[in-house]
Amino acid sequence: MTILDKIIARKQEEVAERKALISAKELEMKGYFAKTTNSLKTSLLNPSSSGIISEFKRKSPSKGIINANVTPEDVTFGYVQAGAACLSVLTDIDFFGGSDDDFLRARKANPSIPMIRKDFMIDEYQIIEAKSLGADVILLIAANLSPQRIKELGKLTKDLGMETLLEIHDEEELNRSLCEYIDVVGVNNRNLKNFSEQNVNASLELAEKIPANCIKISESCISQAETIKLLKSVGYRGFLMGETFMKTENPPKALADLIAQL
Ligand SMILES: O=P(O)(O)OC[C@@H](O)[C@@H](O)c1c[nH]c2ccccc12
Repeated sequence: MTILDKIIARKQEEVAERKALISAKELEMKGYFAKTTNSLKTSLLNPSSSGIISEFKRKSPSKGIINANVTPEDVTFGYVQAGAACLSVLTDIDFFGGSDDDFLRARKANPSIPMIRKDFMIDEYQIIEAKSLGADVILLIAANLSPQRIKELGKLTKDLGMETLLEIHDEEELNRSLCEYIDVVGVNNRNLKNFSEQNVNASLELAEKIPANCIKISESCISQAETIKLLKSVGYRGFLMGETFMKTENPPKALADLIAQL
């Protein structure tokens, strides 16, 4: 059983528990459901954008606790001040130490920047939930979704006015998963099946295989300005980074220092 299999097995139980507590119909009456969304695509296409998608991440299966001393509002507000193009907030509880509350606190502190609800989406219910939390972008991970499910979840995401980020790790996942409901393609440099990689080779290898009309971003294992420059030179517009910032005492300062070197 891979780590991803374990995460998905637990996610199925979690979604069933959540559905029993509050119905999808009730979610539609709640929170930010009626809020208009902020576009990630528009943000990344802006020539003056840093392209950096800054993540609030407390822990991970591979690293354990990354930072236990910061609040989502301070970190995400600081990220935006420092020049983040977009925010990503983990809501997975069991493996990443996140929560819906983290997302809501970040949303409240930053009403008008695009925000990704970072979780393992397997069910329509979670998309409706994301909308009620005020999410702008939904992550769909090809490694754990069939092409049919990507279409179904992608269509609901679009119907609710949000954007989709399709996460792939190799060419096979790309070819089977790309469909009309995808807004941005993200290459995850880290293999979610074993959390092994520590470099951006996956992004470099896939750059020319992703259709030129797709907006592409590179995810995970990025720490240096030089790497971002290299990824830009092969066509990436976005850079999803968590640990590099979160492992420091002052994540927004780490982002500001990086942007100064770009
Ligand atoms: O902390 P890093 O190596 O900078 O990675 C951030 C982000 O890419 C990573 O958290 C991530 C990418 N895809 C995911 C899917 C689920 C959970 C987490 C992730």
